[in-house]
Amino acid sequence: MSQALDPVLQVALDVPLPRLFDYRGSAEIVPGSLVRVPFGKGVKTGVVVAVAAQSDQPADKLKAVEAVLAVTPLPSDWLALCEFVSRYYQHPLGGVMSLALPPLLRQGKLPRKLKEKPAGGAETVLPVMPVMLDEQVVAVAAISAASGFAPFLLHGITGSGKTEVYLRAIATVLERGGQAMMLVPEIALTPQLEGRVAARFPQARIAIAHSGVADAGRTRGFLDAHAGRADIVLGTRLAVFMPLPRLQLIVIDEEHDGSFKQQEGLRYSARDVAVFRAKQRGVPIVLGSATPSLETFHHATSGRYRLLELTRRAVAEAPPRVAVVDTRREKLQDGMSAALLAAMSERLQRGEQSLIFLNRRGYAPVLACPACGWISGCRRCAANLVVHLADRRLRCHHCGLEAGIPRACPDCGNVDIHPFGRGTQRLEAALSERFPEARILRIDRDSASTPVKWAALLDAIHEGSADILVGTQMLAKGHDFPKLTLVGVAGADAALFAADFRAPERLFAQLMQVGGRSGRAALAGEVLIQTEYPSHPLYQALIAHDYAAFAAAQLAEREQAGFPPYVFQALLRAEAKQLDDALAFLAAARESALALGGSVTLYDPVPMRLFRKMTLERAQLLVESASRPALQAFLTSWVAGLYNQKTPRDLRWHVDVDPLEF
Ligand SMILES: Nc1ncnc2c1ncn2[C@@H]1O[C@H](COP(=O)(O)OP(=O)(O)OP(=O)(O)O)[C@@H](O)[C@H]1O
Ligand SMILES: [Zn+2]
Repeated sequence: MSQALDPVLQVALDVPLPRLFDYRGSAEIVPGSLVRVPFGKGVKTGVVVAVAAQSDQPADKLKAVEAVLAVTPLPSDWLALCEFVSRYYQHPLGGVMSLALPPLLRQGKLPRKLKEKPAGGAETVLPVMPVMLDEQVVAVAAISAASGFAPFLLHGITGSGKTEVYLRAIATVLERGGQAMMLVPEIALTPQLEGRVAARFPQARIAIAHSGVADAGRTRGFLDAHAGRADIVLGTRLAVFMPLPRLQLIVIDEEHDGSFKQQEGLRYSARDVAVFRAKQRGVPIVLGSATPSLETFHHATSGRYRLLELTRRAVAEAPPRVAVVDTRREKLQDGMSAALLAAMSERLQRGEQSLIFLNRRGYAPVLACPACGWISGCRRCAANLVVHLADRRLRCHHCGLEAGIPRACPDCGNVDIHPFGRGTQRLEAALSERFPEARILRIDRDSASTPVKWAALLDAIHEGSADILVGTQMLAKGHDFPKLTLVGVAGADAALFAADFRAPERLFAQLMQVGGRSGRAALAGEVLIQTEYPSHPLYQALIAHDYAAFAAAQLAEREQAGFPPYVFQALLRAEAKQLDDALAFLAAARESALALGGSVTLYDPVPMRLFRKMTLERAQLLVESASRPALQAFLTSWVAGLYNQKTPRDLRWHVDVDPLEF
């Protein structure tokens, strides 16, 4: 009898179902508590979302909570944040919470206690702070004077001192006793930035949160933030979920960066979630970039966000000179023009560094037999195996499949098979033949495969023990290399005509970023872009350093063509062993959508561009609306119904709201 009076706990568990689970609890368990509960044959960790007087289930069917974790219950704004993300991205709440929790808490464990060491210490040296430029002063003042929810776009050219603005704004927040959260892209979270923040705030406690931090450390950081002990949270997209009782400021550096969007499981945009969070908590948020996403720029020009601009470089006199090299009438040598090679020789003679940007790792994108037409395809994906000569392997960049490099064509036996195309390894090899005296470093995800290797490469560049850098976009962001005065772009034209409507936006941002690495110190910088389309407006905008003109032209095109940010999109994707199964599921989903009505446009199900991955066939269905609320309302009722749609056993589906990849 007495058991019936025990409160019923509604618990979010990480299972792929859009519902909560009821358990019998006790009076001291409140919403936000972490609990261990029996589930199926095992035990799961979950978050108590609500406490109710009774359950829809018969009282004797309810199981009891096994244990409560010794963690202060998560606050209601954290629960509300997860609920928003669950609703907006159409993802079960338990899955959202599981992702939002740090690794150990997710498993129902606690980190071992560390001996408390006081933050800072007597020997701390006061950081040297530069005298601010006028535009920086204006920006910091505007951010610090803001009260309540206030979104800012800090649009500053590369090297204009955006980071300095963030640090000053954070300093104000700390003086007022607040907490600040700063998110950076996956790749730019270098020890450099961590060091810079730590050096600036020697008295502050900083919680670092990214995938490179060990489970226990991340969990401790989360608990420090939650308890209000951490003053600054610095991390990648997953840090957006850190509970912060005294939150007063959010900073998103390089807000345009694609790594803020998670591309698997819960497909959320940490930038967009951060904007929601700023609104929810009534605090300012600063989105910073030299090349803002068109979505954000559109908000800034339409007055929803306040635009702050930094138009001058903080240290160097002027941004680098950008020029195009017309390669239409020239026979390139290993993919390089005479002009680029001459510019590199000059740098070598002067003891300066050059960076050649080629956004394709490996030796060559494919191995092929000219006799029979065989190419090195991946047997699991609709993609080619990339030639990696450094360790003599063929490798699929989508599924990781590896194979040795065959001596002869596997189909016809021809021994004269060739790598086609060019990646960073091939460029590196060609350059070391051409400049045998030069010290060449290749920087891509293969050479910088671990944080330790990456840090060693960065050190080598800083010490000046490299003359020529060959690198992918890994090198593009957030680095200051004082001796780097030349950036060469080996070839980027393909993106001008890609099917993806966001390709030009990405290319512009990449080239602006990578170009911005040159001439950041006392030496003047130069950027040479090899192209067969020298008069293309995108390159012309780069030459003129005119982001605004480029953005305006792109936005006009998008509006004309009906692309985001003028429409809102969601994708329903399905994958199965048979393409027909995936397409049939989507066709049925489309039927149920038509029956629902609503002001959305439904396209036909189509195979994805990468239509096979890991032996699964993949297809998708695009839904669009000019109204975000209309799209949201439609998705909510549609997706709820999809859980009841009958599917073949091997079929998996998911929804991607505001998709970046098609
Ligand atoms: N007011 C200033 N006076 C002198 N130096 C400054 C000033 N502001 C910033 N700097 C220096 O200029 C360099 C570039 O600044 P910062 O890294 O903040 O620029 P950024 O805009 O974030 O660059 P990017 O986006 O290109 O990485 C740094 O070395 C920084 O210490
Ligand atoms: Zn593959």
